[in-house]
Amino acid sequence: MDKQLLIFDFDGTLIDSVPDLADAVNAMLSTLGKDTYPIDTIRNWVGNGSRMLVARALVGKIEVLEDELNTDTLDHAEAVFFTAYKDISGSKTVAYPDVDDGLKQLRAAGYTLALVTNKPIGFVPKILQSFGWQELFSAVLGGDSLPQKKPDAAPLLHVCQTLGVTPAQAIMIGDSRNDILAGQNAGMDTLGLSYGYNYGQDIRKLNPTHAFDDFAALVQWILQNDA
Ligand SMILES: O=C(O)COP(=O)(O)O
Ligand SMILES: [Mg+2]
Repeated sequence: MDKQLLIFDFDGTLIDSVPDLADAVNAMLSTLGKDTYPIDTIRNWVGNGSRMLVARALVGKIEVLEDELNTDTLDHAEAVFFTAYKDISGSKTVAYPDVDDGLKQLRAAGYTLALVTNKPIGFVPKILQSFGWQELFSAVLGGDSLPQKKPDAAPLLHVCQTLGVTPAQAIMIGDSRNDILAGQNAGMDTLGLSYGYNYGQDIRKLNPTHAFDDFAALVQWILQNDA
């Protein structure tokens, strides 16, 4: 394959952040006097950034119809969520097994690593720092870093351009349809991980180049197949 750049998704791929996201969503709902939801429900609302997570929580379902929420309501709820998540973020968030070692192995093997998440960029440095990963990634983009977010190809293409790599020399690695579609839209190979957050659906249905059930298997596959 001869790839140079590995672009990783964050939530559901490297870190299990839903326990903190769910606590922050429920703190927001409580502050607004609304019913809270179980973590297993909230998990299926993660993937399209904080504003969509907040909108889904306000309507209590994954489909948010146009005009269902007015902008002021959403702006206020999002601000309440941001305050809660800023405090909570990191409390229960853990790296998935073998991620720390695996990322370091891939760096040692000569790959450039990048991070492209739909999470607002403001939340990212603190979490990276808590795992000692702040030096690992040569480029980091959040969901609000550009006008477009995954599944749009733009953030992936932006990272390629910044790092002087073609899409054919890059692989997009993630847990969600947004990652696989973004990679496919950018003309990249894609690797899926089955353990994260994909709206309760099997990542293999999106036809990634390959899919894995754990991070160690993904790392081994890259090291063995990309000679
Ligand atoms: O914040 C989200 O909606 C998901 O973030 P991710 O792109 O890192 O999975
Ligand atoms: Mg994800």
